Amino acid sequence: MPTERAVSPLPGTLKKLGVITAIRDTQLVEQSLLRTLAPILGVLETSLYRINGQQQVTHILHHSRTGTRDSDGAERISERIDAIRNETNLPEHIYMLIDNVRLLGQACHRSGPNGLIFCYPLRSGELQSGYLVFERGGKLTEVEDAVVTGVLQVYSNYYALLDSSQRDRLTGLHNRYAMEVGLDRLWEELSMQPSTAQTQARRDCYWLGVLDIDHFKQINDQFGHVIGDEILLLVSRVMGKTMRRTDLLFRYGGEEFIAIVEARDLEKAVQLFERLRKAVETYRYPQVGKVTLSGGFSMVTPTVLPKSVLERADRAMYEAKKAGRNRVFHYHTLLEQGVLQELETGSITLF
Ligand SMILES: Nc1nc2c(ncn2[C@@H]2O[C@H](COP(=O)(O)OP(=O)(O)OP(=O)(O)O)[C@@H](O)[C@H]2O)c(=O)[nH]1
Repeated sequence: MPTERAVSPLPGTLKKLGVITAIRDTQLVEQSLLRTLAPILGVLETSLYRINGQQQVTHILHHSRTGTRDSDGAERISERIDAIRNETNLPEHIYMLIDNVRLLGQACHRSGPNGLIFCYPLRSGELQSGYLVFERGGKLTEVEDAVVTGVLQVYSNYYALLDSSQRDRLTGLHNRYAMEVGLDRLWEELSMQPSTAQTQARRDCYWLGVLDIDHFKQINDQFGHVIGDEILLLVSRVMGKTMRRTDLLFRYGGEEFIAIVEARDLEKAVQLFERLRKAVETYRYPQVGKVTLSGGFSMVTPTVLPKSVLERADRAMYEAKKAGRNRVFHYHTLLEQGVLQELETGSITLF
C-alpha cells in the first residue's frame, strides 16, 4: 500500500475535531473520523470495526484515497467511503491483530504486505467498542501515536454521547429521532442507486413495519406501570433476538416499535414480520402471561417519501387492530383487496 508524507498533525487535527463534534449523525461522525486521520497518518486506506450486540467484531466502514497526477503535474486526491453492511467475515490476519489488541488492551501492529498494519482500540469507558485499522510504510512517531490516541478518545466520548441521545432509556433501542435519520439516509441511498429492471431484480428490498403491542393500556391498568415497562423491555428483547443482524429495530414511542428489514420479495417480508409477531405471542411473560402485537408494513422505495412509507405502514397496522389484533398486514395487499384506498400525498412523480 503506497504512503505519502505525513503532514504536521496538531493544528489541522484540532480544527477537524471541532468539525467532528459539530456533526449530529453517528454515521457521518464515523466517516469524518476516517477522513480526519488518513491525511494525518499519511495513509491511503483506513477501516473502522465495531463490536456488535452479539459481541462480534464487524467491519463497518472503509475509507480510501487515491492520488493521481494531472497533465500539469499537480497531485489530486480523491476520497471514497464505503459503508460495509456489518461484515463479520474478517481476514485471518486482521482478526488476529484485533484479538491481540483486545487481549492486551492497547494499540498493536504487525507486518503487512506493504509495511505495518496498525490497530488502535476505540473505548467506551473501560470497554473496547471498536477498532481503527490502517497500514503504512513505517512506524508512527511518538507525536503521531499521541495524536491518533487523543483523536480516538475524543471521537469515542463524543460518539457515546451522541449514541445515548438517540437511544430509548428503557429498552436501549434506538429512538424515533434515530429512526427518522436512518430512514432518510436509507431513502437517499436508494434514490441514488441506478434503477434498471436488472439491478432492481438483483437487489434486496427494504420494508418498514410499524409494530404496536395490543391492549397495552389494559396491561398497565391491571398490573401497574412497572410491569408495563417490563413488558416493553421483554417485547423489545424478544423481537431483537428474532431479527437478523442486518435488521433494525427502533422504539418509536409508547408501545410502538419500528422494524426495517431487508427481504428479496413480499413473501420473504411477510415471513420476517410473521416471525416477529409469533415470537412475541409465544413468549411467556412473568405475571402477565401472553402478550401480542399488531403490525403493518410497506416497502421503502425512492418513489415514496419516508414519511409516507411510515404513514402507509401505520394505516396497515390500524387495519390489523381493526381486524382483531395479533396479525401483521401489508399495505399494498390491503389496497389490492380494496380495504384501503391510496392517499394522494407523498408519492413522487419521477421524470
Ligand atoms: N408502562 C408504560 N406505559 C406506557 C409507556 N408509554 C406509553 N404507555 C402506555 O401505553 C398505553 C397505550 O394505550 P393505547 O394507545 O390506548 O393502546 P392499547 O391499549 O395498546 O390498545 P391497542 O393499541 O388498540 O391495542 C397508554 O396507557 C400509555 O400510558 C411506557 O413507557 N411505559
